[in-house]
Amino acid sequence: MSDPILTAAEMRAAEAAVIAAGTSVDTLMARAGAAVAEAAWRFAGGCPTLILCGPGNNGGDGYVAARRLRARGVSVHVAAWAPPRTDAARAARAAWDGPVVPLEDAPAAPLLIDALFGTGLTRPLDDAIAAPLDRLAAGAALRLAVDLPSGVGSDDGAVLGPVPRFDLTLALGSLKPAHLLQPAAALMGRVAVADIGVPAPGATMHRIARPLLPEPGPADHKYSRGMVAVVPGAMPGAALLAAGAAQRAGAGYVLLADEGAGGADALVRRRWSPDLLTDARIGAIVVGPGLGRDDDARARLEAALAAGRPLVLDADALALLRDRLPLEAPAVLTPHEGEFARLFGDMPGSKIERARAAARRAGAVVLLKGADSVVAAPDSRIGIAPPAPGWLASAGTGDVLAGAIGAMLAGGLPPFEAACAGLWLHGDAARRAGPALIADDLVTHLAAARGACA
Ligand SMILES: NC(=O)C1=CN([C@@H]2O[C@H](COP(=O)(O)OP(=O)(O)OC[C@H]3O[C@@H](n4cnc5c(N)ncnc54)[C@H](OP(=O)(O)O)[C@@H]3O)[C@@H](O)[C@H]2O)[C@@H](O)CC1
Ligand SMILES: [K+]
Repeated sequence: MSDPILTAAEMRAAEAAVIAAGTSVDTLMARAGAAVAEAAWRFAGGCPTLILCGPGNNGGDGYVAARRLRARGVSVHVAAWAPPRTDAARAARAAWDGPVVPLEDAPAAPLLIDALFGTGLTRPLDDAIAAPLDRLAAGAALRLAVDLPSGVGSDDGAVLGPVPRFDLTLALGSLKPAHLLQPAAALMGRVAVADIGVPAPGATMHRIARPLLPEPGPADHKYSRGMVAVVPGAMPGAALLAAGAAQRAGAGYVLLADEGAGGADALVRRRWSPDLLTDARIGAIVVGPGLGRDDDARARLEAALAAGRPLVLDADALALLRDRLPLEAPAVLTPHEGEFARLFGDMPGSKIERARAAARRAGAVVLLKGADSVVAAPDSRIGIAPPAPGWLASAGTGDVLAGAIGAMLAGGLPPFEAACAGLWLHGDAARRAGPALIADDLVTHLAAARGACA
């Protein structure tokens, strides 16, 4: 894990701690504005620039950036929505010796820098702000957002009105949830983080990074690398995908509890019996892909729950789980939004809050899938996946994810780390597989993704 993610309140607390330790807010703003100017210079090569400044410290960053860019010889215009309302922003405004025009009168420029609102946005933009922002964004060749595009909810990734698309978003100090949560994340373009000297010790949320996974050593054997048992059901293809994914994600031994055909020769196949799951060498059981929802499926799920081994519960298993929460065995649940709603009902709050509440209720790790997958642990830790290719929206990719997580669990990772690692492998395999991928391609590319984690 790396790259902490902070809510607006956590960011303010981190900032307050740095200020209490002797760094002034003006110094932080000077760093933030300098980082914006540097990013603009590198990104747009000194082309004529219009900077939009709001009334808070986001606007203050904009005034600092204006001064810095002009000092480099860039043609800079500044437009303001309202006069600065904080001391630091007033000081930054006073240090800018160029003109400031009202937002509605601003002429478009090739580079637009949006420093209207950042983490202090409290409500949707009214039309007097949204309309000129839209016009000026449309008239620019490149758009850079300071901390966040104005109009997105920092904590929940909501888009509070018509927010233009940006090419680059410079997150100040730390990532915020909106940088990764949809729909806001889709508007940000490339996201970069500027270090402004505000550490975030004890952050509970992180962007999921490439995991460091051990290579097999001379003392390893197939069982020490991890044995995964996959419980099949009515649709054998789904279980085959999960089993193949567990193999290619690095499990040493994969057992598919089904005598049928298909899959690699290295896949061990046995006729289903609940006793198969009592093998003490099993490090993880994957149940749900293609399971079905009839009495037989229920019996298989019960056998998996009774085995006391770490579990990955996906797809149909989630539909049968409602009366079985909280779980006793260590487990990762991998619902998409529909499965989540059926299992946990209508929950209020952001995707992060819902996943967290569900993990607490389930006594298990919940990986809420989507274009912005969120992993929540019962102890409140959160991992959010970096953006993954939209081509993953394809049949069977969830089965592959379940198998990859199974391999991570069987390899010895605790459930939260296993879910995050499996998710990273899945996204990386998708990037490698490329456009129009099918789930089978993901299985193939998991091996290279796994190899990148040494
Ligand atoms: N954290 C750090 O370490 C550092 C943070 N820094 C920077 O500070 C930023 C946060 O600054 P901030 O708290 O002053 O909030 P900001 O986003 O500028 O807006 C607040 C103002 O907007 C107003 N307002 C809100 N919504 C509105 C709406 N819809 N329409 C109209 N008005 C609206 C609101 O007024 P009110 O809600 O009271 O009416 C208030 O006046 C952060 O994103 C980063 O860029 C760096 O400078 C240094 C280090
Ligand atoms: K902004």
